[in-house]
Amino acid sequence: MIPITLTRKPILPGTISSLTITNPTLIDTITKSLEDHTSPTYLAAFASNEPASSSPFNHINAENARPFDPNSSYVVGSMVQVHSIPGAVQIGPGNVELQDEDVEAGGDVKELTLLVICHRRINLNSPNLSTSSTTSIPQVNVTHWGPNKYSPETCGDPSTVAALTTELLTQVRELTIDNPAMRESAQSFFNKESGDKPDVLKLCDYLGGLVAGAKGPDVQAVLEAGEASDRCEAVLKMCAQEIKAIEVRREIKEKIERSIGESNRKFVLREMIKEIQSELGEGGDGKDEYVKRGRKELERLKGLGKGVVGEEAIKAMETEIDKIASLAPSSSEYNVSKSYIDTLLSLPWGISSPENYSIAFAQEVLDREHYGMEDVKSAILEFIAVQSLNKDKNTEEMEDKKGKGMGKIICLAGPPGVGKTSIGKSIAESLGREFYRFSVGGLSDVSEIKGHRRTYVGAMSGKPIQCLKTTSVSNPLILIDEIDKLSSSGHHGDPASALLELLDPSQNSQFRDHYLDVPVDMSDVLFMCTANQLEYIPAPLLDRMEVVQLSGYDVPEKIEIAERYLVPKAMREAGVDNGKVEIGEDAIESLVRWYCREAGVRNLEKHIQKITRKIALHLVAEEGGVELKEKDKKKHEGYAVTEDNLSDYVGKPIFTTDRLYETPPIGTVMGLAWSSMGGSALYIESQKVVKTTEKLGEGGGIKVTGNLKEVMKESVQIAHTNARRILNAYQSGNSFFDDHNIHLHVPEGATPKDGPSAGITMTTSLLSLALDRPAREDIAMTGEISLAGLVLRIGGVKEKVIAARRAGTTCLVLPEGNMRDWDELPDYLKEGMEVHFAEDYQKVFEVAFMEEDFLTTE
Ligand SMILES: Nc1ncnc2c1ncn2[C@@H]1O[C@H](COP(=O)(O)OP(=O)(O)OP(=O)(O)O)[C@@H](O)[C@H]1O
Repeated sequence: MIPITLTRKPILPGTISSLTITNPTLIDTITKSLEDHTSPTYLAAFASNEPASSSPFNHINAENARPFDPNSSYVVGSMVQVHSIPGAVQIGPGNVELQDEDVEAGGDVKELTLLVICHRRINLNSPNLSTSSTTSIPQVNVTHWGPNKYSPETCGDPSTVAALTTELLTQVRELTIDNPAMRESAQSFFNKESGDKPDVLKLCDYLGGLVAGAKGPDVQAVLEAGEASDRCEAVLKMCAQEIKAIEVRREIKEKIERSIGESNRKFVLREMIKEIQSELGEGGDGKDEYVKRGRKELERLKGLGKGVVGEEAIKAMETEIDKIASLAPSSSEYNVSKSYIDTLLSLPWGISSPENYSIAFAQEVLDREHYGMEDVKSAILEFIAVQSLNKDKNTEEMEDKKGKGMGKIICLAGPPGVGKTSIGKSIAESLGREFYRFSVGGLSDVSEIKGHRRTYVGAMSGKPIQCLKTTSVSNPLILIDEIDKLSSSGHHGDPASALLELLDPSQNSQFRDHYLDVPVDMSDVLFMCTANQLEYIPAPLLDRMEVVQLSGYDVPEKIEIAERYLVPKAMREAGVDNGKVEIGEDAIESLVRWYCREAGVRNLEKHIQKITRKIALHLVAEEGGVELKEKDKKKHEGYAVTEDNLSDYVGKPIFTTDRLYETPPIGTVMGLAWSSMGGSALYIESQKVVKTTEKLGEGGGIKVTGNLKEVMKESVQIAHTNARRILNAYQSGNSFFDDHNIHLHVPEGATPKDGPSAGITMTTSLLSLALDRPAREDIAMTGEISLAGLVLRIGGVKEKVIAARRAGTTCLVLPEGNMRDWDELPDYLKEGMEVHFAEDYQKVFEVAFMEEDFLTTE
């Protein structure tokens, strides 16, 4: 038996292994033994007890057997028989003849690979080794172990062994689950070992050989274990380690497969996108195609002629397109440049909508949707007339003016709901221009108008440029809504100044948006603004505007608007315009008088819509035979809305009367107020404050209530001073104001009030108190009073007259400065009204107290 030292791990009985030998002496010895064809060649294989190299590539190293070295080998080994040499011809029982390629030119074999079958365990007996006569390979003396077969006498407790056997079988299943080759090998092992449960000792050895990743010392432990239970434990330990390693390998494999799967998926999707893009003519990753298209578009713009696209714009586009050509599509800069170019290219350079020069058409459009508003309509017709007369002139001066707006910006000012915004839309239609509206109410950021600088993340252009993009024409009508609500907090610049640049005809042909940073011609755009209160429009802006004041509507006007526009529109929208439904004039008048008193018609429109919706519900319920709830049920026959059944649709009236007193008491006079919501009657009440220990000459104070703001409070003081002076002039001995403290109140204390226009009313109220005489009971008055007693002009005459008529007044005192406003009022408002114009307070006194030339009375 030729002894060898196995460099990796021991060979277990019952297993077949391959051995590779490179040591020439050992090769020589084995070859010689193999050439002796009479008996098989046996080897005594002892594993090396030196620690194996930790290199993971160790097993790639060819040699796994070398000449026997007793000092570095375990004493328990195995007897193996050389079965065959792969690639060699089998000659005798286990012996072979070498092929030429295994033999070097000089006749020496360089590497020998043997297939060996392990028969049994052996122990190394003699430490003294004798060397054979022919080779330097030492001979060894060994003891063979008994048969590798289980017997209860020698192998311990059978129940423990049975349990261990079951466990081993489980391990075999685990180990072979993912490995078909191993499963096949296990199958043939079990076929050979007849019976359900194979011999436990053989099973241990088989499993020990099956575990590919087992370490040398662990296999040696199996080899040295004689007891069945010891051997089982050693094998189970090996199996447990192997199963753990298999799990780790499986996890890694799954992870790799998943990541490969994901990247494969992405790759396939990208390829598909490319394919779709090329089908759509967008090509490749889009960049080349984009650059090509950009350049083509640029050439087109250059060809539009001088002045259509500014030089700066052309240069900026060229630079950006060149830049984009050198950038990766995935870079953030690429996208920034792309959206910049897109914005520039999407502007309507040289494109404008054909304008309408027909006055007849414009008139028809304007009248179709809006009642009244004559001032606005005339301004538009004048504009069209000027445009039409100049359209064919080609002089330089006209070239400059052609299509450049109206010179001034029209600003529609008036209370809410009088149709400012909606007439804007009709104006655009009548002029044949696109309409774009944006509200600047509460706007405090200048970038909303001028855009952000391109250095900001998510930067974009301002509203005017967006308007050009959206409308795709360079001559739209832009309505800037709520210009009086522009915020001036100034954290982000001053939006009013930006608007100034935009609206100024001498500047806006070179409007420079921060985002685009190239001049854009906005001079073809027609700007209009709307506002509720002119006082709040920044002065420089107001200076550039032509204000068209729209006053609120009175009762007849509202009825007309409702009948001609709002009712038909609401019926159309609700789908009840089938001829069956009718909203009577008395119902509309009732709505206007007792439900909707504000200056505009928005609230009236809402009420009418409420009625038509309810009728729609009744119609549908009736058709479908549905029983409605009590609240929604129709309480009358047919579908005619009248004054009597109006409350079924819109509930009880909100207003009853404006008149607080049929006959105002002493110290109470009716004034007239006006706000953006319209006009209203406003009583001024005065009372003397009675003190328990009243002493003459200790008064003179005045207490004010009624939620009055600064200007109105000052007005009280002025009125008090005037009343003292006038009383003194009228009745020089009357010391009423010196003797009494006075309380002046303006009812409806919850509503804040401001403005100087109640000056003459307050004075009259105080004088009525002092003279202990009531003012004329049917009088209402409005006017500011100066310290010297002059009566100054006030605003909102129309609204105030409407309110006065509503409150049943027949005598009106107005400042002389408002005579023109009165003259312009429609006749039906003036009818039956006795009006007096006062230049100073004397006139007011004469009318209120029905006293001719009062200063000469005493
Ligand atoms: N003279 C009118 N003729 C026909 N309809 C009108 C008239 N005035 C107002 N309306 C209608 O009243 C409604 C409200 O008008 P719009 O929204 O234009 O008011 P506004 O003056 O712009 O109000 P705000 O100041 O609150 O913006 C619209 O449906 C409009 O059609």
